[in-house]
Amino acid sequence: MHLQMYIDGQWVDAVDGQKRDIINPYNREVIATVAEGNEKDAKEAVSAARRTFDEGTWATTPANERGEIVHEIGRLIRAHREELAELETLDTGKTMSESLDDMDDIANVFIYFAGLADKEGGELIESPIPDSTSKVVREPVGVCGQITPWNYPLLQAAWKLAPALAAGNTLVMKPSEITPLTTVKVFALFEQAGVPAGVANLVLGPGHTTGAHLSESPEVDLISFTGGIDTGKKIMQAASNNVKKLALELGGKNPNIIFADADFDVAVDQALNAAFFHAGQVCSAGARVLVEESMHDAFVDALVDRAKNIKLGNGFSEDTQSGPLISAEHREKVEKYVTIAQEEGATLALGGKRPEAEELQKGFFYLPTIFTHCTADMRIVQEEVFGPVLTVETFASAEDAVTKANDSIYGLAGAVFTKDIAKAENVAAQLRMGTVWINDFHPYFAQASWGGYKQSGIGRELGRPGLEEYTETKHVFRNIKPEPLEWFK
Ligand SMILES: NC(=O)c1ccc[n+]([C@@H]2O[C@H](COP(=O)([O-])OP(=O)(O)OC[C@H]3O[C@@H](n4cnc5c(N)ncnc54)[C@H](O)[C@@H]3O)[C@@H](O)[C@H]2O)c1
Ligand SMILES: C[N+](C)(C)CC=O
Repeated sequence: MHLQMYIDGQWVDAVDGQKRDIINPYNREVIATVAEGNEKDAKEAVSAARRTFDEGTWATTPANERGEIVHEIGRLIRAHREELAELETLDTGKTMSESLDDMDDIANVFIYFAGLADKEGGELIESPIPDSTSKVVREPVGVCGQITPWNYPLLQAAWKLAPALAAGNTLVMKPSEITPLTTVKVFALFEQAGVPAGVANLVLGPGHTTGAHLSESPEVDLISFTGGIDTGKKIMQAASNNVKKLALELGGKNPNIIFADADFDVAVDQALNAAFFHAGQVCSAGARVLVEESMHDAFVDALVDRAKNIKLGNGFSEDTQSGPLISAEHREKVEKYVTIAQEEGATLALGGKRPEAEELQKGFFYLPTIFTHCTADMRIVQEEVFGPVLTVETFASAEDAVTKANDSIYGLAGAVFTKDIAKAENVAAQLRMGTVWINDFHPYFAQASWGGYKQSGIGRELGRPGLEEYTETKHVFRNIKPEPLEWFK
């Protein structure tokens, strides 16, 4: 399989003819080659998006018609659910059931934003000036650069593509260079759904060339990025070039607060899912458990007992519960953090190494790992590992739990488990995070906004704010009885 970029309605190889092998992280086999672009390709894609936006046809297409096209994309994704899920599993190693769930979420995101397309038209304002009218209208921002990570390749792309199209923008998408397959396939569905040439452009290649061009280019009006905090900072700097609008969805180190009065089985089950789902390669992973002192030993025993049985394997096998890490490089990063944790004095209660099973030797597998006796000042507690590594700390009171949970540069998500709902709501109100779950972990859906406080990001995706991000507001004031001012006579 060889996949190309999509620029100005044409499928093209890279200007310099470069290609990249795409690797299955389960067995290191080459599953596809893709065109490997650089700044030149990104420049062409941006020019096509700029010209198309400035021609005005897409922005002035009636919003309900744009909505119909976006709806059709959602319908086509549902129709190609299995094929897209298989590609996602091949590319990321995640289980088929995770990929199928992702495809359902992705289709829902397109259908949701399709429905919003003609419902954010603006508002009439009661003008305080006699004989005048005042209205605030919403318009597309213009050309949007969109950059996505490897952990949820198509899902993170959908959160950007659907609202940008619904709001009448043109765009250039750059997926992670290591997981582009589903995004390329969806651009073929865009064509089928009737997205006009030049409206949605796809460039493939490394971040420091293609992505950097999108961030710097004065022809781009908005840059929307999902990825790591260090890259986010570079993009923010580059975006200052032309003061472009900026949306950042960055990392997290998400606390999971377990009170002693929580339903024990539910809390254990959810804590495992929070930390080890998708091998912990989730921005909102509950990698930091805070458990009430009196419950600590029983809770840790249960976590270790269950986590050691998590079945690692091929994402296509029905009994696999967790796939590999994404790459050799990423596994080394996880291993580095395990060493750091041990040097910091955390106690290794489980894992801390690669699995020994023969069938797992080709892939980038790492065992579910649990550290106890952790404290908030440790790097293993403060920094995002983005792997199957869970730290456990204790707390003495609700106030102590909130203080520790908020002691972080991040503010993406967190959870609280207790049967005392008043206590849960009180804690939730004090957590400085974009999402707080009560007696659950991980739910997200198209209707509710997603994003981070503090250094977890800027702006929101999904929900109405996810569409507003892709619009500018304009106040149009009209004097109904214009008369000379006779001021400077
Ligand atoms: N907040 C969220 O909703 C959310 C969701 C998913 C992932 N993430 C975060 O993503 C990170 C993991 O993803 P990753 O390793 O792919 O992140 P990354 O920052 O390494 O890469 C993300 C994207 O940025 C591109 N990029 C790299 N350098 C660039 C540059 N100088 N200029 C422009 N683009 C550049 C990459 O090519 C890739 O497409 C984690 O930190 C995770 O928390 C956040
Ligand atoms: C935003 N989410 C949870 C879908 C993926 C984060 O990595």
